[in-house]
Amino acid sequence: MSLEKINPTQTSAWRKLEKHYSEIHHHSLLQMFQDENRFEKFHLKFNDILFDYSKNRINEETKKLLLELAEECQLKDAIEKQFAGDLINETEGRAVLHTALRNRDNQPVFVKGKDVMPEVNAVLEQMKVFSEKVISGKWKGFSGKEITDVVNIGIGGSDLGPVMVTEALKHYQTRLNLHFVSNVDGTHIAETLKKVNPETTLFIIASKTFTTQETMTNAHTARNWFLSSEAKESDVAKHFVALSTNQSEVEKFGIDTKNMFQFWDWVGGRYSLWSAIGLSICLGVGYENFEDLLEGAFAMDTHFKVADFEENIPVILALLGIWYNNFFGAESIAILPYEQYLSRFAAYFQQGDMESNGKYVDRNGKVVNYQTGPIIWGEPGTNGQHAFYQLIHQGTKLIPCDFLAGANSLNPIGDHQIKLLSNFFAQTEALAFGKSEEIVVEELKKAGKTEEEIEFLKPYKIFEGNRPSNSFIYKELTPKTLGSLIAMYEHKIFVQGVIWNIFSYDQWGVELGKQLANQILPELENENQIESHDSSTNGLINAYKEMRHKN
Ligand SMILES: O=P(O)(O)OC[C@H]1O[C@H](O)[C@@H](O)[C@@H](O)[C@@H]1O
Repeated sequence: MSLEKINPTQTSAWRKLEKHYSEIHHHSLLQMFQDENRFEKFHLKFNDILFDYSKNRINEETKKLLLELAEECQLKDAIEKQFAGDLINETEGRAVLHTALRNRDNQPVFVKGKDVMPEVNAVLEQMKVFSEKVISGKWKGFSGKEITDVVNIGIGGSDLGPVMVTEALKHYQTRLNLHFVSNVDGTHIAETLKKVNPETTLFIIASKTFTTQETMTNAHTARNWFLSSEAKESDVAKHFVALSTNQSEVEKFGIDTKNMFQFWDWVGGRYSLWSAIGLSICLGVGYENFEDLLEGAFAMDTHFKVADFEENIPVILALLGIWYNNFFGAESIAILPYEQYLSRFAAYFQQGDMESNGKYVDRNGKVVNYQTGPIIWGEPGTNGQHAFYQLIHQGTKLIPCDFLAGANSLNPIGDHQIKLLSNFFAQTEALAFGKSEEIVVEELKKAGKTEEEIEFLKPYKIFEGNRPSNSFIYKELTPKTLGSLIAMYEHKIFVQGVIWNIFSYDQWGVELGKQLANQILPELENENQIESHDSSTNGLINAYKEMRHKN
């Protein structure tokens, strides 16, 4: 059964929200916080995570209406269908079951009548056995030495998840050095190969389709480099493994299917870190930590499935996003982790969110008349503070922010953590409440400024505030907490896609550029003048041909 296809702007909740917006959009957080119970009303707890959403421009009525919108858009039904393995990715005729990959209670999950759990468990076991062999040193390279370095070759969903998670869990690192090669720019693989030795390097070729140009090009280069050492063709099996859904392409590449880790078409690329694509995570931080990551995600999945919407963290997070995106006209969301280990977290959800919900055609095939997915961006605090926060504080754009921080540092050195957290608390407070004219004047007086100087400086020093943020504090960055946080954002994306009535699990928008690149490639293989494109593209290609070194 497919999902109901409701245009959200046609619901009665949407109309009520529009009216409500016109009544409250100018209300200030300062006024709203006159209510001393505001934090009590607008925060939620989940295991070791606290989610404070009180610094949002909402009141109880806003929340009620947003929840009504979720009901009217039949979110409950949509959640059930996703978890049940319905073919909700309609344009590709596929189920969407990254949740089955971390279904730790092993309840059967059926796709087209077949329980997928036995296969999921078999691949997990294969990943466990393999990663333990490599980490322990039992797996030997062609010259009998232990593996010291692992190079994951993949791009998009076959790269960003493992990159983000292995960085996030670096504290738990095994003895192996991990490297990631994604860009088809030869520099990426060249610089990586400089650091490794063919005798002790394991290459993981990670590609759902096993046809992606960047990945296959890098994989062939790695293979040639490997074979240009002492290694023989028969040694490839000891140094190359594949993570893919496409067995025949893996075979064609010359990787023994014994060394292939399977996943399935119901795992979307940007949701695949929980699948065989997580092999580099297992190698990088150990299988047990990978399993804990799955546990954390499973706990969030269960919460998402069973909690009432008013207490459901991904649902609330999604609804707040819709409030800003569709009523306040906010175009982006900044994800700002006060945790160095989460340095790739925002980049990861750039793909997660923007590839999922960057769509202008709805589930009825019609062009939408409302905004869909936001732009996601961000960097770790406090670096962002010294770079782009100026615009968040005093720019002309409304940028809702998600702040994340661990209460405890995994590297407790001196007073670093309290300094870090003082910034975390200060920023959300400053964004929400700003700095009034009175305080600015008082400060300038204290600094000994003249009346004239005060008049001049005053407007620049006032912060109007009223800039919304969510805060997440968690106890410590464990694999489990990380798993929960990732799953939370995944479900947020899903909820928003349901409400916007778009298909969140395809990515046709990636195709056009790929197709054109394939057409242009042969044109670059000769010195002929090009006239087949528009004048700009012709001009650029011909200029390039002039500039490039001739063989
Ligand atoms: O794993 P693959 O098949 O190499 O795809 C890599 C990436 O390709 C495209 O850019 C998109 O389809 C992404 O969603 C995907 O993650």
